[in-house]
Amino acid sequence: MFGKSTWIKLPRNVLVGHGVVDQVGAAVEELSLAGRPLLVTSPSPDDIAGDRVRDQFDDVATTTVSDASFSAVGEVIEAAEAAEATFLVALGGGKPIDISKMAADELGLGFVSVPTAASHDGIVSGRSSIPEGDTRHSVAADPPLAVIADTELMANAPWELTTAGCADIISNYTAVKDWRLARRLKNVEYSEYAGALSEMTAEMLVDNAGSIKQGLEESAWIVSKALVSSGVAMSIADSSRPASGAEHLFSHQLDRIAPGEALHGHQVGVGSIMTEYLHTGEKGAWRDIRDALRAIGAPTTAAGLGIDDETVVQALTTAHEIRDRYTILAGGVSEEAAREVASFTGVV
Ligand SMILES: NC(=O)C1=CN([C@@H]2O[C@H](COP(=O)(O)OP(=O)(O)OC[C@H]3O[C@@H](n4cnc5c(N)ncnc54)[C@H](O)[C@@H]3O)[C@@H](O)[C@H]2O)C=CC1
Ligand SMILES: O=C(CO)COP(=O)(O)O
Ligand SMILES: [Zn+2]
Repeated sequence: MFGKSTWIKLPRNVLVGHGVVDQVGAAVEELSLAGRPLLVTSPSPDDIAGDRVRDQFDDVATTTVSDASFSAVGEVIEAAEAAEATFLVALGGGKPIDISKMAADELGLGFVSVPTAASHDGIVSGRSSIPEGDTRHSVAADPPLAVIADTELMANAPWELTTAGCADIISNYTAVKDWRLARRLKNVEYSEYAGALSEMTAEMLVDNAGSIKQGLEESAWIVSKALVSSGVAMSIADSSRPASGAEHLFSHQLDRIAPGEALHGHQVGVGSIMTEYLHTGEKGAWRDIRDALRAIGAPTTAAGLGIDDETVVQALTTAHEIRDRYTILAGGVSEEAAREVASFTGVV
């Protein structure tokens, strides 16, 4: 008898477009969410759009977070309880959205995701990415009930946030390669559908790279759609595997040893150049990845990340220690091999 089952959790409403931040109240009403929201944000997004969101509610509390951590999740839970909030609204980049996702899940409340930057593909996903000590957890949590991605807001955000989002998507190529490798070597569960969706998302972004330009609101539209699609791939897989392979381990390790130096998306992009080289060698597709990143103006070198060469080599040799996720890095690359890949690809 066929006994397999799956449960795919996805947002109910996704609004993408010019000025949709003014429809948060309408989206909440459509979801029949009643009572008092807690707005979870960080300082810049709060300055930029906090009042526009608050103005749509009669009664709303606000809390700001500064980092993605388990203690920040605890603080948001306390703030929600103190405010007697009945649902959460996350406004900002990846960090407030990840924290709200976990806090809402633990509180058993719904939450709405209002990204102010097209900088990462966690805007829709049913996962939160949270560092803890020497490791980094990919925590399952219910995805947002609604995603409200205002292309005008995103287009006015610093351009590097958009190029970071593009690089997070381009890194799907190597993430899926790592996932397939893990299926072949470790019998890791693999979803053809999620893998294909993730690759197609990267392909569509690269095909549209010519329209991704600073000052063009259409760029925010193209990138937001790709971020939604990549997040859906993660939800289908019930894992971040479709969008997070060895290039993400490299980035997570950089976050530990060089915190705050570069954006998540930019780090994974540079990581992807090197892990593609490890997958397919000198004549492989690493140049295509580098060229795609160049085309949208994302960094392709250690200097472009503002990180010194030695730190990049150190992150590459130790990235496999971050979590138990089988990738092309397997049990680790030697320092010599790391220097070779980083210098051959022009990263250092
Ligand atoms: N849960 C998931 O599936 C995923 C989670 N992530 C996580 O998301 C985080 C990375 O996301 P980021 O957005 O780069 O981090 P972030 O939330 O720290 O945002 C980066 C910076 O941009 C600022 N910002 C946001 N919108 C702005 C605007 N409109 N104007 C001016 N400044 C603005 C923020 O205040 C912050 O200083 C990482 O923690 C990463 O691990 C990334 C991908 C997927
Ligand atoms: O950043 C992610 C996908 O883009 C997911 O992060 P994790 O590597 O923590 O699962
Ligand atoms: Zn990512």
